Amino acid sequence: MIIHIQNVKKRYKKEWVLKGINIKVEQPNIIALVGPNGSGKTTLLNCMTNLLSFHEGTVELVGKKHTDPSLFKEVSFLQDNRILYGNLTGYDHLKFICNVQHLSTARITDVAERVGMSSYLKKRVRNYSLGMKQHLLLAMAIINQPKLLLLDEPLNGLDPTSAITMRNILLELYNEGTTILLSSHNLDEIDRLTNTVYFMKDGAILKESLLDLNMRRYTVSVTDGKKAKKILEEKQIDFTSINENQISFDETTIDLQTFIDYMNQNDIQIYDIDKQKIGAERRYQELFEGAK
Ligand SMILES: Nc1ncnc2c1ncn2[C@@H]1O[C@H](COP(=O)(O)OP(=O)(O)OP(=O)(O)O)[C@@H](O)[C@H]1O
Repeated sequence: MIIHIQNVKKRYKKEWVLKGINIKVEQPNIIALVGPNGSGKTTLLNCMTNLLSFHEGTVELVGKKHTDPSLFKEVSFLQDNRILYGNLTGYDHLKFICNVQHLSTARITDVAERVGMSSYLKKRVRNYSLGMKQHLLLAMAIINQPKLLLLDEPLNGLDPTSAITMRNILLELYNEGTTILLSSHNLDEIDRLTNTVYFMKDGAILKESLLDLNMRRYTVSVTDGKKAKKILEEKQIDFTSINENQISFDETTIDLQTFIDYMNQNDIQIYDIDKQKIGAERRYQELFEGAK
């Protein structure tokens, strides 16, 4: 098992911030951790990587207990840029990792090129922009070609070009067999990266959602909403009543043509059809903002 988290609970003083987290990842995948500020994403990643202790539960990464000292060879964690040293260059940081992990320093040039930081590799980090630091953190996390890559807000501070580079690298790594777990507030990027999303709220996984990236939701306005809803109820089709004459439904519950046929057969006119993609943003709104 690549990630096996069982009933992890953590509190700061008396406040429980992780309330029994369970996550199982058996196949290489890209998984996003999404939730409002303070929902516990960073705490969970820190517990997984043994930077924080927790009170109950177990964590196994790539088949080993999370405290196993040999894990750093197979599992990398991209944290925030406070771990960087301003007086050292990007090259120094990467060399340090190569030394600790007994990797050839020949990898440094390659990884710098891969993340697009060759031109400032030898500059001191205190002169780096936020995005440049993010590139260095990524290079540090992938130089050992990890089996599992954990990233806390990797898209922070990246301009659109850098965000695209980051996304492409993550997709390449995934295609090479790396499993990626990232926390992010960028729902658009998540839609482009993955369809496996764990939504967190108040220290709990609210929902594990497999977003079907092509799935649509229709919102339809009809002349006789009452009658239309009755028909759908009789046929046991799931729908949401938006208002008196508006209904919405996912295309997995009923395809649009069948819906239109039902309405035609019952002399109900349709005067508007709105089609929406059900991506991470839509799911987020439904879960956290009460949108229907
Ligand atoms: N060192 C700490 N001491 C006490 N409480 C903490 C500490 N670190 C985090 N918390 C609390 O734990 C909860 C979860 O915080 P965490 O940083 O894990 O959330 P997050 O989902 O990563 O948030 P964000 O999206 O803002 O990064 C919050 O209520 C926060 O106030």
